Amino acid sequence: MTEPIAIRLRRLPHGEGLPLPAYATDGAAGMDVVAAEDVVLAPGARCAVATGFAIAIPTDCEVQVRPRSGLALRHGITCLNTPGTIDSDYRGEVKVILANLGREEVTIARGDRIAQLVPAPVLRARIDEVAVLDDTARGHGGFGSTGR
Ligand SMILES: O=c1ccn([C@H]2C[C@H](O)[C@@H](COP(=O)(O)OP(=O)(O)OP(=O)(O)O)O2)c(=O)[nH]1
Ligand SMILES: [Mg+2]
Repeated sequence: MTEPIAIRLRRLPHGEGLPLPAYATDGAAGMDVVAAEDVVLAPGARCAVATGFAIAIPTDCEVQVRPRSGLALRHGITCLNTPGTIDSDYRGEVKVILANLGREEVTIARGDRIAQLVPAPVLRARIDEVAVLDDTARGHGGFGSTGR
């Protein structure tokens, strides 16, 4: 196992008393994040839910905000923009954009685990504009061109 990357975390006033993001098991890929506020999500509604903290991550990393499968399966709750992207230069509060895709109203209570944070390396690209791209067997085929 490689060394964990260090994420500096600043707790905000409304995050006092909440558990910090943490791995639920030794092999978990994501650190669970809890809501810092109560939220009621009507069917079809969405909300940027406060977490009560801000972070600073290494410049060659991002943190992805991913949904929890239990909430998705049981309640139709997902992260609308999944995977959410936390940029290394973002210093505002981390928020989780939850959406209720189910048919029932769902109540999220402060302290409920609502999403998971997965750090990932970032490759940065340079765009080189060209007149012609190299040929390939696939060419312009896509969107199911290889069959079902
Ligand atoms: O689920 C998310 C997604 C984003 N953010 C914050 C951190 C991220 O660094 C910033 C910008 O996110 P993104 O680039 O996805 O949104 P944008 O619409 O492109 O906004 P911006 O113009 O601020 O980059 O918003 C969150 O707190 N939670
Ligand atoms: Mg952006």
